[in-house]
Parts: sequence; structure tokens; C-alpha cells
Amino acid sequence: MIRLAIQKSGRLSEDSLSLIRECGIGFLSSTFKLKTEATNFPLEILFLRDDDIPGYVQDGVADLGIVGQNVLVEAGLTSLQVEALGFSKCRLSLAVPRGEAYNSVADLQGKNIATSYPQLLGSYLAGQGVQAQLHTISGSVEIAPSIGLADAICDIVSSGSTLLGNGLREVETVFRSEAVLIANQQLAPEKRELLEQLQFRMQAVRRARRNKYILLNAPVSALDAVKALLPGIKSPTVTPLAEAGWVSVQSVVNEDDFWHITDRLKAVGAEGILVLPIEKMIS
Ligand SMILES: Nc1ncnc2c1ncn2[C@@H]1O[C@H](COP(=O)(O)OP(=O)(O)OP(=O)(O)O)[C@@H](O)[C@H]1O
Ligand SMILES: O=P(O)(O)OC[C@H]1O[C@H](OP(=O)(O)OP(=O)(O)O)[C@H](O)[C@@H]1O
Ligand SMILES: [Mg+2]
Repeated sequence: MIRLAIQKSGRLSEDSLSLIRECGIGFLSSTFKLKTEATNFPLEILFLRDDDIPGYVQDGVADLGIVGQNVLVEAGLTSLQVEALGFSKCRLSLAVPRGEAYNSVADLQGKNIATSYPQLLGSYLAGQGVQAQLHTISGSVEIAPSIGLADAICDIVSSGSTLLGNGLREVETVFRSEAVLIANQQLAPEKRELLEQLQFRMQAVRRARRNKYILLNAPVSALDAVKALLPGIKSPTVTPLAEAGWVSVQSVVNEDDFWHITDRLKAVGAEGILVLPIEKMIS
């Protein structure tokens, strides 16, 4: 049995649970139960505060964890990272009151800055040659300037609406973060094997999310142009249609390139384009 710690409730919880479920791992969860066993994989899930997860994994209380890279680096435990998971993307940024003049990070020299990330901010400022007084607070950091607690803040930003709602302006990005899978570094061989099985499934899920299955009809005369646009995993599948001179083409396309490629497919004569989600993608 391998133990995985995830956030009990917060920005990482829902996506962590979805990823585990999409890996085909079933479990019962209830708001009050802080530990659950998977029904079809030797996995125990612990529901914890995210800040505690890196330490628990380092000490071996949990074998694995899912946590924001920002929390991992702040804890000085970057060496536990196994792979990035592509969700809970955000940035740690410096912000100042909107009306205040700001030209460069040098303007923060001697200022009071409130943050929950003194290590990350401290090393960023040291790298910029700026000395400031850091006030560590554990939450609601964006309130600090308006109550006279600090001149500036450094906190997590995603949409920017919390900054906007508190009269602040983002001025520097200190760190870019996303959720990461972490593991204890002295895992027993049986647990290491379970970790590898989990990683294999997670990678198949993530690859599937990034890609779409595409089917279309095209005149044979356009086939070379269509093939050039849709290289697929190895090469596209091409089957003749009942109507002479036409083929059906099936392939896989990256989500990011999808609209751009669809426009070009239409331009070379493709018709009846269907796009389907992929559930798992194993390379
Ligand atoms: N607005 C956001 N958008 C995307 N990701 C975010 C956002 N805010 C935070 N995160 C990421 O999710 C992690 C957890 O954020 P959350 O706000 O739930 O933490 P928390 O309040 O410290 O939770 P806990 O109660 O577990 O200590 C952060 O460390 C960061 O990596
Ligand atoms: O740029 P935005 O999209 O507004 O997101 C940023 C906010 O999200 C996080 O807090 P969260 O809402 O998770 O609340 P918390 O203070 O309880 O962690 C973070 O600490 C910021 O305050
Ligand atoms: Mg926390």
C-alpha cells in the first residue's frame, strides 16, 4: 500500500481528486473522513492542509503528495518533486497600491512587504539586490496595505481579481507555479513500483487531455495537404469512402493547435470534421 497526501479543501483539492479518478482509481470520500483507501489500487489517500504535505512526504509519513510548487520551494524541499501535473497554475507576484508610482523593483528598497512566502520572496529580492522588511502573514495578504500593515504585498495571483478587489496592482512576477507530484526519496522498491504505475497512468491522462481525436472527409486530391497538417501519433489512418475520389482521415491533434489546424484543413477542402475527446493516451 502506498500513501498519497492531497489537500483536504482548497485550490488543489478538486483537480487532485479528478486526476486520481481519471487514473481509474476508485475510492469513497466524505467531508469528515481524512483518510480513505482506494477500492482497486493499493493506495491510501490522506486529506491534509497543503502546507503540511511536503514535510510529511520528506519524513515518510506519506509516500507521495500533490502540492503547489510554490509551497514545495518555500519549504526548501524541491528535491522531492517527481513531475509537474499541469493544474493549479498561478504565479507569486509583488503588488503595490494602484495609485502608487512604481518604476522598478528598486522602488521596494527599505519598504515593508507582507507575504506568506518569505523564503521565495527573500531570495528573489536578494537576487535583485533589494533590501526590504518582510512581514510573514499566513493569509488574506492582499488586505495588508489598506490596513497600514505593509507598503506592498507578495502573494499568489491567478485571474488578478483579488488584487483588483483590494486596490492593488501587480508589478513583478517572483515565481511561476503549478501542482506537482512529490515523493519520499527512500521509497521501498515495491512502493517505487507503485509510484511508477501511478505516473504511467497520470501521464496517459494528461496526454489525453492535451489531445483530441479528429475525423474528416477529404477529396483524394487534398490528401497530401491533409496529411501534412495531421501527422498523428505515427501517421494518420486513411480509409476510402463509398463515394469515389473521397477518403476519411483519422488522426490526433494537439488541443493548442486545434483551431488553427481546423481552419487550414477547411481551406484545403476537408469536410465533415468531427472532433472527439480522448480518454487515455498511451504512447
Ligand atoms: N487563485 C489560484 N489559482 C490557481 N491556483 C492557485 C490559486 N491560489 C492558490 N493556488 C495554488 O493552490 C495551492 C493551494 O491554494 P489554497 O488557497 O487552497 O491554499 P491554502 O489556503 O493555503 O490551503 P490550506 O487550507 O490547505 O492550507 C497554492 O499553494 C497554489 O499553488
Ligand atoms: O488572482 P485570483 O484569481 O483572485 O486568485 C488569487 C487568490 O487566490 C488564493 O486565495 P484563495 O481564494 O484560494 O483563498 P485563501 O486565502 O483561503 O487561500 C490566493 O491566496 C489569492 O488570494
Ligand atoms: Mg495552506
